[in-house]
Amino acid sequence: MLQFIKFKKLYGGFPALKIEELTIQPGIYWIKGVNGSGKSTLLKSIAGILSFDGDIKLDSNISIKKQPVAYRKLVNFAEAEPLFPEFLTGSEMIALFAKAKDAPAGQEQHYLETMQMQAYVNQPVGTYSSGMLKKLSLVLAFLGTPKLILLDEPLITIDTASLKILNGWIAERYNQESTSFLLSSHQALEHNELPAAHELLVEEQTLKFIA
Ligand SMILES: Nc1ncnc2c1ncn2[C@@H]1O[C@H](COP(=O)(O)OP(=O)(O)OP(=O)(O)O)[C@@H](O)[C@H]1O
Repeated sequence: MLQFIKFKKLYGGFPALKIEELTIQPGIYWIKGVNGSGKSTLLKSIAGILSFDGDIKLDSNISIKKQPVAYRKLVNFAEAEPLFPEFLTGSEMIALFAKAKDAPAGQEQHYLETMQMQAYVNQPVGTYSSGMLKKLSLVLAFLGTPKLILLDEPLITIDTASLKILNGWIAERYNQESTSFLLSSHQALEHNELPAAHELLVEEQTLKFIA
């Protein structure tokens, strides 16, 4: 599903992450690692937000470097601490992302209803709490028909009830559309209820499978 080829990310000459050759099969994966190990760097690189050396390919033939638009239509990303223009409403952000991702009409309704966001989705984002903002960023990440959804620290700022709903969204998309997920967390995952979730570890500036 995802292939790293001579991947290297430097920050000002300092090597933050290096993955010589690695293939990740379709599935749901938790990416673990201590603070500063490189989880966000990894996800932002896969999302196409950070530049890096080497290549990343989706489904063995869609290269982030050679087919940048096609690749980005198929890979969605929710940041750990999302920031959106404060004057836009949640609905306006959804309309923007739905257009960019060719989302089916009305796709967002299921997510807004299950997460009970209708009461504030038409308010400017500047009025949102951090949890409300996080939920909006999660809805945006589920728009369209991505092959891969990247969620950076999805557990932070959302309450336990919302976490259960998010787990339901992930299981639904995985079971119905075979969407793969990479989720990061530096916390212990005892409340992880996702079926068949594998684990990857970012350590010593590289990415490894956890046996
Ligand atoms: N813009 C940047 N400029 C320079 N160094 C950076 C930059 N962003 C990250 N780093 C460095 O890269 C390394 C990995 O950072 P990253 O944010 O990817 O870690 P993380 O595993 O997501 O951390 P956390 O769990 O604290 O969110 C750290 O040593 C960090 O200091």
